[in-house]
Amino acid sequence: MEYISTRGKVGSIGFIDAFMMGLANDGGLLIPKNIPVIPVETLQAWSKLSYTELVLELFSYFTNDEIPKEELKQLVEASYSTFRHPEVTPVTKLSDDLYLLELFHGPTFAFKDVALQFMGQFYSYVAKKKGVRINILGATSGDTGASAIEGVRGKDGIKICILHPHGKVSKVQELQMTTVQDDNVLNLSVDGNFDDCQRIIKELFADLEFKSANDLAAINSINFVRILAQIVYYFYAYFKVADNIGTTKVNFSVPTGNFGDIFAGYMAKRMGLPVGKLILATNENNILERFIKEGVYMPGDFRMTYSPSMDIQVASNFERYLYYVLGEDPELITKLMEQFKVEGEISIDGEALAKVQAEFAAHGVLGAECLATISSVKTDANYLLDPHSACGVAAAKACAAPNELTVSLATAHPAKFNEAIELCGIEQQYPEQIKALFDKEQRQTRIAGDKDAIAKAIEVFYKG
Ligand SMILES: N[C@@H](CCOP(=O)(O)O)C(=O)O
Repeated sequence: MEYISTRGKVGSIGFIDAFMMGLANDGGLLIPKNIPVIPVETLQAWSKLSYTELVLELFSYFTNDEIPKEELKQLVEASYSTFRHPEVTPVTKLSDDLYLLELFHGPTFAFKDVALQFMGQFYSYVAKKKGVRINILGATSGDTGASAIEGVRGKDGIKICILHPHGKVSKVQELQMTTVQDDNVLNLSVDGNFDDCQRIIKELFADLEFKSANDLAAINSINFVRILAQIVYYFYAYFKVADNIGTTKVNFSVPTGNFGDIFAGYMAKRMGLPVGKLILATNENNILERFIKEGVYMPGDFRMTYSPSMDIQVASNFERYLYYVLGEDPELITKLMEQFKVEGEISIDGEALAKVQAEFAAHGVLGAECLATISSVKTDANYLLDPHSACGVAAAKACAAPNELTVSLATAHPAKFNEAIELCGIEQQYPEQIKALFDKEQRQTRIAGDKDAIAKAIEVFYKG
């Protein structure tokens, strides 16, 4: 498999080079040159595999044997040995036609661990194999940061700097990031919102001189390996709930901010997994819902919500989807992304919009509906959802037709978001690992949302 950029100016590169490049050097996003289609017989064989076996089979279509088989196996096994559930991402039944895919059994209690535990191992492997320094730079609205830090804390040859929006992540998310004392970790608490953090890191990655002088590497879902690792659990969940592998259709409802997780579902569908609807769940920051319903991609006013990880207006991975839905035309994507930068809007209509609407359904879940869903699922099924997962369930209920089988992604553990849970009048028990965070000392640097100030701070950290 070779990798190309959505903007057409990065030639075909290999798997490890794509991993190390992160954001494509032409400012676009890397994607596989072809999407492999998995035959039905292979799907049937895969349905009997354990989670780690499935990872290895699926990765083999993308990694070009650049990592010797036995070494990849060790990396994958080490990555998922940190999960608290033997199935890694188990599926649980909520009602006759609605299932939850529990993605929060990793070390930081959020779905991000599924990819970032692997990426931490993989960065460490590359650092040793190639003898290179790796300086990770990432932006987070709360979950990615903690998970990425956990994946590489204390690892030789790797430093990590994470930008989070000051005061706009949950208390537990903040503690998970800022109580880590390893010297290879820097947390910058940025005045602004997540979109500011993401814009700044993308500008720094796009400055190729700065990128190369500082050996920058990406852990956000601009890095295709994030998407790849997340594709696996769509297959795994499908195998758990489908009666007839290869013919039964299953919808997936996905709480979405940066469009990465649902884009992994889109890739799974393109790879031949019989996915029905991809249901996109947003909160009040509903740029993606408006795009799917009206074809207009234009940021609205930023809102703080009960589901802070989804408080995002400009979704990174949207460019990858746009590339596919508009006929894989890199010149058109370059033009549209330039236009978005200048005018702040992209619109599609006609056939393209019809195509989007055939692939996706969308539902924006406002605060009251989110809390009502947490309460009703707790009462009816004795299951405590976190506010992001509640958006997924609410969207599944709004968009799936009766008798359609739907898997809703439970993306985080409720203990990460007690602010919303206690508003529902529910008292929850924290897992020990989360309880312990409240007694630890925090380390973070408050900084203006200014690219130059941030560039200076990270340069000092990486060179120190
Ligand atoms: N929701 C994310 C935002 C960053 O998204 P990513 O897909 O690029 O990691 C978070 O919790 O940080």
